[in-house]
Amino acid sequence: MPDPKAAPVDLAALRGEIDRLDAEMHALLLERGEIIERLIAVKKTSESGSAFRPGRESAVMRAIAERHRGILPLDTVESIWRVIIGTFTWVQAPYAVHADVSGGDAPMRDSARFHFGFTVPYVPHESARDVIAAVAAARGDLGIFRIDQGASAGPWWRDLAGASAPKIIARLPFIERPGHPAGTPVYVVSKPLADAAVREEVLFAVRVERWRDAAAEAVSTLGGEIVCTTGLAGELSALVAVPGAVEPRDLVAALDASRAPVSEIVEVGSHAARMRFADGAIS
Ligand SMILES: O=C(O)C(=O)C[C@]1(C(=O)O)C=C[C@@H](O)C=C1
Repeated sequence: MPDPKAAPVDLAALRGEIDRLDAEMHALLLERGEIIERLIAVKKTSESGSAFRPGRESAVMRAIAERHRGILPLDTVESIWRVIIGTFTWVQAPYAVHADVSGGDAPMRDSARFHFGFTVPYVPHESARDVIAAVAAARGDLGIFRIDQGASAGPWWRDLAGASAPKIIARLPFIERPGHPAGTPVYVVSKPLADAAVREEVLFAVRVERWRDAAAEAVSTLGGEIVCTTGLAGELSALVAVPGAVEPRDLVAALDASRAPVSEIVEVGSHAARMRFADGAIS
């Protein structure tokens, strides 16, 4: 391969190099498509109706961020690969992305386009609960909504309880950093992925009889966090994220010990461990 830092020959020669690389990149994409065709049969996607494998996607995005260097911004390579992966997922089993635009259409449209591309249809809705209902009614569709919905949205996470109800399957962006071009933190929901779900972080809808500040500390001691809370007929409903190794009984014991007794705990999803990018490194 020619040394790219070698003294430029002339413009036409450099454009010739660019044409060669463009043709190679295009050929590689076509080859990737052929592999996806073979993968469809192996994954039996048509049976489950969903090709989305969030753990694998998170690992691919981590590898890209770790090996990236040079003048092309990380934002650009990340968005290119998100479009490649989002579209190859759609090629395996067509899906739409339902988005809650109650906080404004622009950030959600940016998020949907950045993470899933333009080929995948985008369907706006008025609330997170409407998004969850739309995903429940469709075969392999995805839904996205802001993690921080505010108290007026109500305990939307309770709509994810039940074996066949949609579940949280990812938290986006995969690579978190200040100034991310589509950086609104969103949850992705889909019909349950069963064995295909990644469980590095597990999410529980928890009802506690009364709230104590010590409860948040108890959850953080387990390496988790209280993501959202809302009042519920004299009780408190919370969405709690904990590392996958934490058993529900450990969470219940920790909350009970903080004098916030748990009256109900239901798993409502799981996602890959969060990745943060700072000073050129992932943590
Ligand atoms: O690895 C898979 O299972 C794939 O379907 C391939 C692929 C990709 O294009 O890289 C697409 C969809 C999945 O969510 C993960 C990755």
